[in-house]
Amino acid sequence: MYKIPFLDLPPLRSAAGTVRLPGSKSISNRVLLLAGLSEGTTEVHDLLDSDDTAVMLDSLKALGCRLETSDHGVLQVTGIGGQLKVDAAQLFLGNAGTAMRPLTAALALLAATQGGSFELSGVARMHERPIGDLVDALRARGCQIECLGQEGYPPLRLSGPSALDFSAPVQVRGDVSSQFLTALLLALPLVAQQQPIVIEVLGELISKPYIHITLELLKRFGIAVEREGWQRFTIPAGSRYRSPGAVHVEGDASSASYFVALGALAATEAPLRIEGVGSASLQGDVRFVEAAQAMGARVEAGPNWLEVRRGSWPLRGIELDCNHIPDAAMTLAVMALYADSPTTLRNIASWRVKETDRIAAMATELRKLGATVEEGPDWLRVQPLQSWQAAAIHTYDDHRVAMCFSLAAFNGLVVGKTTPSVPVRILEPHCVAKTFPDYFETLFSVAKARSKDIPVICIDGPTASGKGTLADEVAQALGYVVLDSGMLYRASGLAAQRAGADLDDGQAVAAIAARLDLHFSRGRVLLGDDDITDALRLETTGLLASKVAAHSEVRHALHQLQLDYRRLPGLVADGRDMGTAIFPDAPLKVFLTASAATRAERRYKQLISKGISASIAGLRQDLEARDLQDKSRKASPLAPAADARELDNSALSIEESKDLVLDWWAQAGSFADQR
Ligand SMILES: Nc1ncnc2c1ncn2[C@@H]1O[C@H](COP(=O)(O)OP(=O)(O)OP(=O)(O)O)[C@@H](O)[C@H]1O
Ligand SMILES: Nc1ccn([C@H]2C[C@H](O)[C@@H](COP(=O)(O)O)O2)c(=O)n1
Repeated sequence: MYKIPFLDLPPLRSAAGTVRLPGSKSISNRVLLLAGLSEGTTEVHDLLDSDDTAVMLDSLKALGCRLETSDHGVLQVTGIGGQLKVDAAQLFLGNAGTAMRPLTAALALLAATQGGSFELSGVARMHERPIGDLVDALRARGCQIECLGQEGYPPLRLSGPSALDFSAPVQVRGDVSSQFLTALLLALPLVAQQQPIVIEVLGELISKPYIHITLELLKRFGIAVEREGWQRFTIPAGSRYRSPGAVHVEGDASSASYFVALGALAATEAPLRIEGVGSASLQGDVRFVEAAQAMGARVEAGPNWLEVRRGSWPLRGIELDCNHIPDAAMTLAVMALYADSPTTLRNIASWRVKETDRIAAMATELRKLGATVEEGPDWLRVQPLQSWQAAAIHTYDDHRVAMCFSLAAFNGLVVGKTTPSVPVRILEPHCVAKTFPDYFETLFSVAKARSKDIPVICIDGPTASGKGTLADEVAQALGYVVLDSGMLYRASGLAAQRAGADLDDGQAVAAIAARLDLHFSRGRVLLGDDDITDALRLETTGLLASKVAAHSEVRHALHQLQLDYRRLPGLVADGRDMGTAIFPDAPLKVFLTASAATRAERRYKQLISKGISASIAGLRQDLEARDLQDKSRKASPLAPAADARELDNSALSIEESKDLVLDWWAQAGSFADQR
């Protein structure tokens, strides 16, 4: 996951390959709660690992459920069997509506029948998300619920005992959020031993597919709810949760929408394959596929897979009632930018009470890209976009805003575009952890950019100037890949030495360098089966590397390998000739120096801290000898590129050097005023 303040997506051009989706959030949290309320142990396979499931797991643990994870990542949940194990708990539920609503219902009923006091709270936004309809429905049947802040909103205190009365139906509004009905359906079997319980929905029920998921999962846990249309649901008398033994969580259909859209936009050569959801999916959001097809996507489906490729291009604008796909529909708003006519999304009032006001958020951020957008209380209209602007997208702590807007990075594909391709900055990209922690890594595994569009920062300089340290720091701040090119020369020198090659024979060493069998595993570097991590950092290996690096054949042999590091979302490359020979088109080249005395002292401290004895004088002699060798060789000698910015960090800390380079980078890029 990218735990950084912003992630810059360079212009992307195509997509191909296979994506395996994380588990569905809706199914994961429902299954967890049902397993937690059941008797016995439930094995949960392919559970989503995310912020929203983490708060549900923490809550179950606090309520006395036993949770164990096997070596294969299968979670075993031993439930409380409908009997409270603790009589008080304070549960923090972040911004997870799928935890707050059902836990409210379950704990209110358990406290009423068995006694206890439970406090449920969340992040600030959770305390702005209405829960009054659910609270009213439960209070009307005798539950004691206090709203500890504003009436109708979390935080809540649920307490008891108190007398419950189910002689009349439980009435709940269905037109604000279907999660209130889901919460009641999941929890009321706790108190349906003696009599059937009827739930009546007031108003037109929205998001029916989510109720379908709830009913299907209840069935697997032994509760056969009787349904009359979408207005009346009966939980039969004598209902008891029974663990099904094992449950497999299917992939998240809402998360699939970004990749379905990606296929429609950019899979021109071969289809993009999406594994984890398909025609047999329980989730309503799988019907996003139909909307994508209406816009032009070509889709094939199997029971748990989809293959999507571009069909019509540009896409076709559509007008759609999105009630059945409320979450996935956000993706259509960004696809609309690539259409031939306006797209209107209707019946999306529920967007206003989600992680953020999603109608307002989408309209604001689409406009930043240059789009013309109109919005109403429950609709959004987006015009196709020809004249794109680089934009820093605010994500409102809303995972879906972040994921949707990644699709804007394909603006280079727009037909008849009047502006050059622009990058897209996603602010606070870690918000995707709510449902899809590795979203951007997954996107980068299938999206392709032109090599020249992938940004590179070069950091060249003499030995022990701090290149590697600075490169790591800058890369970490930007979420970029790192190339330590010195390591490739070091490994080549070691490999040649171990093979008994004549180190003065450029061709012989180059042949070995061209076949370097390097692997990286858990912070270790392996050459074939040998762990060379420690050997690589020896001063003698540095000298060896400098020697073999003087051969133009060796440099040639390692050239393509270094170019291959130019991967999304960007690269920081450190070495001697990154800016002069390998990435001459890099938009920022830094030539890093420090006085020889400073460098010798730094190296001395570095070695001593590792328990390796050394003398400052000896080290200074070695590094000056190595610098001379690197500067005076004919092939790509150590020298600043003509357009490099020189940085003498003798008197700068690592932090100061990093900040300076990041400032230069900001000045060089498209987002100077938008952080
Ligand atoms: N600005 C700085 N201030 C103080 N110490 C620094 C600074 N930059 C780097 N160092 C320290 O100097 C040592 C050498 O740094 P580093 O290994 O990054 O250099 P390098 O240029 O990559 O070396 P080499 O060319 O041998 O690979 C490290 O211990 C690092 O922590
Ligand atoms: N781009 C590069 C990187 C390294 N070398 C050579 C010269 C260095 O002395 C040696 C070791 O590099 P280090 O790990 O200390 O950065 O490798 C080069 O010629 N070109």
